Amino acid sequence: MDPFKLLSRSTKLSKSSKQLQRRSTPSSGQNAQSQLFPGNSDDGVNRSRKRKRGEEALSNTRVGVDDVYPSVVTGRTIPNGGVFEQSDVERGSTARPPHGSSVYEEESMVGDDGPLPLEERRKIMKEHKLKITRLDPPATRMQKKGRSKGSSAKVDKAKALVFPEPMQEFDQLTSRYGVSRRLANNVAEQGFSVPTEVQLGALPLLLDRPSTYLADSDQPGLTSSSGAIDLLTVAPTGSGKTLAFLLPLLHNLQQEKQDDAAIDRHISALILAPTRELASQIVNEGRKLSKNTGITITQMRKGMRFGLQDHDNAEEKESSEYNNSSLVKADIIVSTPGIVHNATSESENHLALSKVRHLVLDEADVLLDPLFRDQTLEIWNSLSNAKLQVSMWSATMGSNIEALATATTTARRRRLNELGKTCAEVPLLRLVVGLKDSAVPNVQHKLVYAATEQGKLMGLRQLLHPASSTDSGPPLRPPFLIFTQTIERAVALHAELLYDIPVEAGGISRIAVLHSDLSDTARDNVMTRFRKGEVWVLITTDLLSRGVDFRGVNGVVNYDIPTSSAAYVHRIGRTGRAGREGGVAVTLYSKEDIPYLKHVANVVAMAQRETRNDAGLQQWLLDAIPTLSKNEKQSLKKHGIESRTARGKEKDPKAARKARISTKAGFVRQAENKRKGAVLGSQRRAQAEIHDDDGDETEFGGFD
Ligand SMILES: Nc1ncnc2c1ncn2[C@@H]1O[C@H](COP(=O)(O)OP(=O)(O)OP(=O)(O)O)[C@@H](O)[C@H]1O
Repeated sequence: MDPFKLLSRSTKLSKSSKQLQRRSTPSSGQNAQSQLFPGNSDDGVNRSRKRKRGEEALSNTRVGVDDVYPSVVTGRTIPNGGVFEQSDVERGSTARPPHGSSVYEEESMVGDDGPLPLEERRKIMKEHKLKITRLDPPATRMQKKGRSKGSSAKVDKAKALVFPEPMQEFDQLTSRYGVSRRLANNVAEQGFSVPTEVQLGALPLLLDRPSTYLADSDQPGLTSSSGAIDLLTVAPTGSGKTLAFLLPLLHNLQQEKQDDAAIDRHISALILAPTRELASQIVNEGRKLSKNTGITITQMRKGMRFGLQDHDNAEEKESSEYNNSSLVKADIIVSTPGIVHNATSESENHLALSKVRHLVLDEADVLLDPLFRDQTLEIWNSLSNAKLQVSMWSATMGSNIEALATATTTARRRRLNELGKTCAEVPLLRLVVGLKDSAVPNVQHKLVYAATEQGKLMGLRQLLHPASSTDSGPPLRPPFLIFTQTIERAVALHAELLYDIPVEAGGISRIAVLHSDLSDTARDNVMTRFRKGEVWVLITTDLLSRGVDFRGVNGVVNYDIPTSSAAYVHRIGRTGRAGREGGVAVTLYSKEDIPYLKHVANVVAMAQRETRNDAGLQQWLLDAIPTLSKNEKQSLKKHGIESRTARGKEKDPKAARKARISTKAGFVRQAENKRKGAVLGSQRRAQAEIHDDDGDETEFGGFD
């Protein structure tokens, strides 16, 4: 739909085209393929009969989000709430294996035919667009040396490639990697039939002994003496990274607990995420996966302190402080860097993390970006366990972040060795899925020119009416997310759109705003309502652009353009998750946005090249958009488009007025201001009169 065609005319859709659209949105319930780059079906890869059966079961269970979502225009109510909660797969009874049984249990009896030959592994990894490279010092040194010698660079880079045996089926969890039945059952209960690409590549790396796959990388120097690796993973949004780091973590903790019962009393793993919403989501996923495994996972919230778990002192154990609910005690702690940093800076909590063996940085690029960098690095460096294993995950990762991660692991190890701790050498591997820093291939991108701020608002209003037109691609159907640059603009946009949804369809209850100025309870409340399907349009800032998984979101609107290509990739990654087709990403831009549009246009162009679909962006437009200098890019990333910020308001009030979100014409606003001024003036005069009267009274000396 092109909203600007609609400003002048509106077309009614035929019944059949409406039905077609219904079927092709992410919330329509069809999850055809959770893999973004599935291998060729006649590629010789063993796709078992059981897996097909699992796929069927999964597709049968999908709740048709699109079926239950009425059109905003027709205003029918939702018969079944909660259509895109995280646990939506679980609602369908046929997806779950019968209680007490496991699909993997049955399959784990199938014998393991031994490792695949190297050529076969290479082929599978290529088909799934997986690339694993060693980044630890010897490889880096060799690459540098190679680069200076010209042709030998190729040889060294090839040697740095690693080819573990991809985990093509979840039944290998028990048969090959010795994952407990309970843990494997918990994965089965999620209704996942096939591992996604990132799981295919990362699970063997984290579950297998490194010696098995590092052996054929022909790499002299390091072998993993500690039996562990550090991992940096770059994989598309919605590709299942959470399971890829949680599953090995839970498996390793179970093993460690078996080996050393004392571990029970310590915090063993720390997962950092940039927002509390993401942290809470990871805990939810973690709880589902760790059910009945004996591993506990919890979120550390504001004001909480670490519960000192190794209490040998009985008195201390019984003290009221120990029983205080603000103390956090679990095997795995999930939180934001700010909260953990605050807690560790208290002297008594200093040692609480000394036994942590696993550190996971989810959205690692943002955690190592200037906003969180100091806190994240301080926490990382304060973890004094010599056997610490680190993994970093994101859909985007700049080379500077990779360099920082490498330098931090090396420096930390050196420092601990100097302190007399024997710190094992751990190889650092990088797994890249698909094209680095690119958008998911199954989302349709649209760049829509709206000329002015008011034009953007009108365009958005048209998007809220999905039956208007489908001239240029699929329409945007609720539920969807709208991103703005600042909190102030999110609030203003919410106020503008509040009455745009008809009362019969739920009216103002269907639209909500979420930002970091709201209280924790209000934030949780909005998230729950959106997940339940009570809210259809959620206006937010970049707070929700990372990691948050709403399965049935049909689209994303960038009301304000994102300030970097990474921000664009993450924002639009809230739709088209787990391989779902039909997600739409609309970016509205005005004349003021044109100088800052290039990074968005580049990502769109790359996605179009990949999918061979040039519907969203023409080459002439790409060529016409100016390119920003490095400094301009950095400033844009840091401050956003200035006229939309408080800083810009002070600097250039006229430009800020132009950028204001409001449909009111200038003269209407002027008349309103005059009226307000008149009211204020008359109130002031009335006050002054009262004051004068009071003055008379004080001067009144009484009757003689
Ligand atoms: N093997 C699988 N098969 C089908 N769905 C899966 C599988 N693994 C994970 N999922 C689902 O895919 C969705 C996205 O997963 P997840 O949130 O882990 O993505 P992500 O890669 O972390 O995304 P982001 O980069 O946005 O954080 C979730 O709803 C999850 O339940």
